[in-house]
Amino acid sequence: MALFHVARYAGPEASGLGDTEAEAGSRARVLLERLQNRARERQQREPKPESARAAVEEAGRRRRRPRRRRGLSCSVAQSLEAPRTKRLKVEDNADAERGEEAPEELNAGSENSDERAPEEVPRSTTPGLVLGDFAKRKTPKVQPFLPAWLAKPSCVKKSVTEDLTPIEDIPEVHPDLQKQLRANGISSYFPVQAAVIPALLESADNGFLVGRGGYQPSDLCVSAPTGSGKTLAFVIPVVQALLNRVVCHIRALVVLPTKELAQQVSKVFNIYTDTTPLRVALVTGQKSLAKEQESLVQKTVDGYRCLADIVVATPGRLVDHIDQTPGFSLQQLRFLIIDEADRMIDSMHQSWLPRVVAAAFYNEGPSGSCALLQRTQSQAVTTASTCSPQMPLQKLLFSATLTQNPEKLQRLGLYQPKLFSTGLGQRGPKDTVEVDEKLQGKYTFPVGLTHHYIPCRLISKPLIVLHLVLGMNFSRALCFTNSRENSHRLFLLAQAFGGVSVAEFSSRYGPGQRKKILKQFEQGKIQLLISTDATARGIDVQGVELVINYDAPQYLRTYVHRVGRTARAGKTGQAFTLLLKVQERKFLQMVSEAGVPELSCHEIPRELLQPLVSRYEKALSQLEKTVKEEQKLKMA
Ligand SMILES: Nc1ncnc2c1ncn2[C@@H]1O[C@H](COP(=O)(O)OP(=O)(O)OP(=O)(O)O)[C@@H](O)[C@H]1O
Repeated sequence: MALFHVARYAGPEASGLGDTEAEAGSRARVLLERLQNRARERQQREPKPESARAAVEEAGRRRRRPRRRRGLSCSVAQSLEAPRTKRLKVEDNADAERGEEAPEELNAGSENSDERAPEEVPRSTTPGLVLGDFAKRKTPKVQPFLPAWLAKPSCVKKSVTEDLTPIEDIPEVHPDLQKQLRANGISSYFPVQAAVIPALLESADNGFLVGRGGYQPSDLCVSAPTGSGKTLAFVIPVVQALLNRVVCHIRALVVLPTKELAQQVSKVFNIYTDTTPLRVALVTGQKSLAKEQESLVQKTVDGYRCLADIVVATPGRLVDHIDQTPGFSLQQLRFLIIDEADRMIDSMHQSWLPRVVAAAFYNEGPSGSCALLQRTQSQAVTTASTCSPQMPLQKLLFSATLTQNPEKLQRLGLYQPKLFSTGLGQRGPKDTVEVDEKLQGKYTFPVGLTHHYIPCRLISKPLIVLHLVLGMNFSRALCFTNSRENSHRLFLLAQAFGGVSVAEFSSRYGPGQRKKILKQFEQGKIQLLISTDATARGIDVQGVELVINYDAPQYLRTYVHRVGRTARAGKTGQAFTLLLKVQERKFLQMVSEAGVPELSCHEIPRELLQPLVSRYEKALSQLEKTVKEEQKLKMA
């Protein structure tokens, strides 16, 4: 007897499962007989020889038809597909800038799929073949299935002018910090702050140990419009959580994509730690490695002493310190804040996050009193794992365009994450998401922002910029181009035109010069700042009334961040995008996806530009000379 029963599909003729060999033989005979009978019957039914050829031809035609049809359909489908495939490729390349597009790629794949269930393949009842029939059929779009935490965020109100919470209404915030807030002109919390600050303070209730019930606090993701006060939403609770620390260790690490942003955030931390013993270090590569090391650690007779509680860093320089700074330890890290999180996810190829996590969890064996607070990277919550108190590492993500792609977010290794969001364009299945019909765009924009586009020709673009700045009398305008060459030429042209204090901001300049330019812009010494996307994210300059997209942004996220440099903190602002005829359709479609409330077409009549033309032509010839001189200098 066989030890194991192997079940095989024996066809409908199978008589039972425990056949003997004899039974199997007889079954084969029966089968053979049946087949022979069928063949005989078919021969009898066979038509006469003269009609046989016609029948064979007819059968052949019948057989060929679907094949031909399939071939034709494929080629038709391919021709329709071609631009779509191209579009998907472009999106792939653009992934670095638009991570949130991935779910759509999945949809597109299913939408285009040629692999239909047989019953879905349209069968033409007419003798003729209808070309393109295939492509016309609309298949339902597959909705991405989002994890519950992404599909059902805690909704944060949007308006920073109406939905304010007075400072005294959140008594959990330390009185000293409340005092500091008032001293800095803040009397109410913006909605994102009123939602996130109490949540973070609650999760830090147990000091540096795990929270209520022995559970590690959830990681938080925050998606709120530009200029809605996300910085203070993490600065206040982090400072408060560290207020009672005894020994100085790096307990909070903020990672940002650019030096300028890191500088800006460290400035805010400095304001709120000013009257506390907490120390903030800025690690961006603006100073030499040795200088930065001096601000981070001090060598003592028995090892190294940490000099910073809060480190604000750019990823590259952070990894340099993990590798090269003796005594630089993240083992007591309690908060890892990733600002501009979607952009930081794009830079994950630098593998800075695994390095930070490895440094935070690395244990060199039991080491005295600190062993109590050392953590292990436990995978599951078990009775044993909750027995010894551990210090949690909580990740906090902030962005105005936080990706909803679970695969991308997964790379961050979030622990039971919670999402706070003002964006109600959640794109999960309708039965799991409360969709606000009025706000179905991908992103939310500041309420005070007005969006316009200006149809124009390539040649008149610089003239329009000058007209907007001079003619409409904006005191501070930020103008974005897509490359540093474009920025430089436009700058030279505006300078040659005269009548406007202009500067450029791009990687042509070193960090020191860039800092100076931003300061002058902030002080109002520069009226028009022409910039690459280096200032598109996070930069908070008060009083910017106008954003001009000289070059149309290629991606939605770029648009959101660029225009977000104005209308910040409840102020009003205008955004103008200059569009060539060929760019109009794509741009308008992109912006409508974004959920821009209203985009008006702002035509500029020739007569308005005419008075500037003669001066502009002189400026153009001056530009030509300057460019030639610059080229000569470069060659020399
Ligand atoms: N409660 C408040 N009351 C008044 N002003 C505030 C308040 N909170 C923040 N601000 C101000 O709002 C401005 C924008 O804040 P912040 O830079 O934090 O915005 P953000 O949401 O991080 O924007 P972005 O997404 O562009 O980085 C800052 O100048 C800040 O000082």
